[in-house]
Amino acid sequence: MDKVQLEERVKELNQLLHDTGYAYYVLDQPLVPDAVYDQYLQELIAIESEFPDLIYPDSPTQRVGGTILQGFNKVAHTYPMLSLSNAFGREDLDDFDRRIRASIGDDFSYVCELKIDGLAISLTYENGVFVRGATRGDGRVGEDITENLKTIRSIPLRLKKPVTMELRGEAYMPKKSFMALNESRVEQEEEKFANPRNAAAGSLRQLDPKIAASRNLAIFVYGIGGDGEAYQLDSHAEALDYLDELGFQTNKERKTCHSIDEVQAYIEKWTTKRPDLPYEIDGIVIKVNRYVHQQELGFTAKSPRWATAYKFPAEEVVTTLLDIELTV
Ligand SMILES: NC(=O)c1cc2c(=O)c3cc(F)ccc3oc2nc1N
Repeated sequence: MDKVQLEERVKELNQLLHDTGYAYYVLDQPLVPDAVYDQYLQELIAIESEFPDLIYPDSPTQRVGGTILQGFNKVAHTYPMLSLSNAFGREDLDDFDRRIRASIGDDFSYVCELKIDGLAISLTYENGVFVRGATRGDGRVGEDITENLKTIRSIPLRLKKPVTMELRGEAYMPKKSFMALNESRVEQEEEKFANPRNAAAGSLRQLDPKIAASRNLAIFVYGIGGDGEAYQLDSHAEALDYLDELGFQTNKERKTCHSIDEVQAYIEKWTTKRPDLPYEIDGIVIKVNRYVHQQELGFTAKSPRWATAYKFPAEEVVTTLLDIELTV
């Protein structure tokens, strides 16, 4: 092939790998067998190694960087990453609901989401290309962990539309990956991680992206920085559907609720179903749906007034009497 034909083939392979990667990692519906995916990847790696000028920054071959970082740069979030207030029972939920109604009246809806027990992350895209990812940090400044986040296959390196936006998401380690990781750590005589959240945090703090890439991390995106008006979005529910269209992994268990009773029913449903989920959740996030209402409700110094997190009761640790040396 001459250079022009090579350039065409590289473009074609990039598109093929993006589309098959999206189907496999985001939709969980493989378009081609793994062997075919690997064949495309190997062909692209071969051309790129011979013609480095044909390497696109968002080429799938760039997901796992080569260099080991010396440390993480600090990065300021365009929109502060705040934290959620907590609700521990029905009374707290009723108080939350009463405060909302007192402020915006009765004509509104909630969106309920599973509260993924991972690490809050911000993702920045410029003209549809993934340019930076960071931890929450203190809410205003986080650590730049772009290289590690690139290794998460469900984070698109290029979006289906050339939009510029800053997103919020929760990076997590699926339960199965957590169990396998701890088994291998025991074999290597290394200390086990206490829970998937710590394992995900530890993995994203690795200075060597190859280690992060080996940890099978995943992410659910759950919000757009700012109030969405730049994308002509009227509500949070619409924003999540828009993120699906752009090629992101959002959590599909979300539900629009029209009363706190419906919210309570959603909480009870997922309190029961929680053990069957392939990832850890530590509660349910409840958000007022329409952006105009969120703007009216505003924020306290550290939390949005338009959202709260119902937290599951901490699982009491049952210490069997047999474990306790009875000192008489
Ligand atoms: N862990 C989560 O699954 C999750 C977390 C948050 C937040 O932390 C959060 C913090 C805010 F200030 C505003 C909205 C939020 O929405 C959120 N939505 C979620 N689904």
